[in-house]
Amino acid sequence: MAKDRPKLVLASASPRRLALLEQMGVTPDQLLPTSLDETPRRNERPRTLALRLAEEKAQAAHRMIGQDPALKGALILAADTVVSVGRRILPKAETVEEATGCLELLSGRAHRVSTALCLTTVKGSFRSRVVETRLRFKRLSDLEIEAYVAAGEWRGKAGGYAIQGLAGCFVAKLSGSYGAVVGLPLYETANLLVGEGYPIHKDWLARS
Ligand SMILES: Cc1cn([C@H]2C[C@H](O)[C@@H](COP(=O)(O)OP(=O)(O)OP(=O)(O)O)O2)c(=O)[nH]c1=O
Repeated sequence: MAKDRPKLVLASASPRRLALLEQMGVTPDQLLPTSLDETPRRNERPRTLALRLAEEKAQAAHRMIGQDPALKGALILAADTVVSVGRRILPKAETVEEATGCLELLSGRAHRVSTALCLTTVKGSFRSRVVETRLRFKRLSDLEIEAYVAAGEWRGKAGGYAIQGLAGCFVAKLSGSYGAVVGLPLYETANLLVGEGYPIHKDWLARS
């Protein structure tokens, strides 16, 4: 592990985000889940919502860390993923009805996944990015929707599906970042970290 790098706090409860960071060879020094009201504002666009929530999560973690001397100089990374069809924002499915409604809407249609990142320094300055990925699902039969919903992988997922699981079979086309759909775009995350003085490649060298 490189000693000349700042500490990193991942402001997330998502095991997928942690796994994607670890795929990049990055292990956060601390996990700090935040809990926010994620209700979209009236007429809020999907990418604006994702950006606002990623920034709010980073700011909430920043407040929680406060003056903790152990995290002096730490970077705080937060993200948010929003699924939309046109300007319609789909919920993070929590019920069978919501999941079924999402899948009926996504069936045979193009949709968009907007994932925003926010990297904050303890001093409070921050940098953000939004990555948009376009997808098209195959037309789903009633049986496919019923079986997918019964399998339960949709719970807590934006748009009522998880591409990294069974729903990968529904994706006829993807243009953008697979990682961003799962929760963290690797290319943009690496760029933000390196740009803020977190040299991820030095840890790769230490693996040899
Ligand atoms: C579309 C899609 C979303 N998701 C997940 C990513 C996110 O975890 C979740 C969207 O909700 P988010 O609010 O972005 O994230 P979260 O509440 O799970 O975690 P945290 O805010 O603590 O970081 O949906 C998948 O895992 N696979 C997919 O294919």
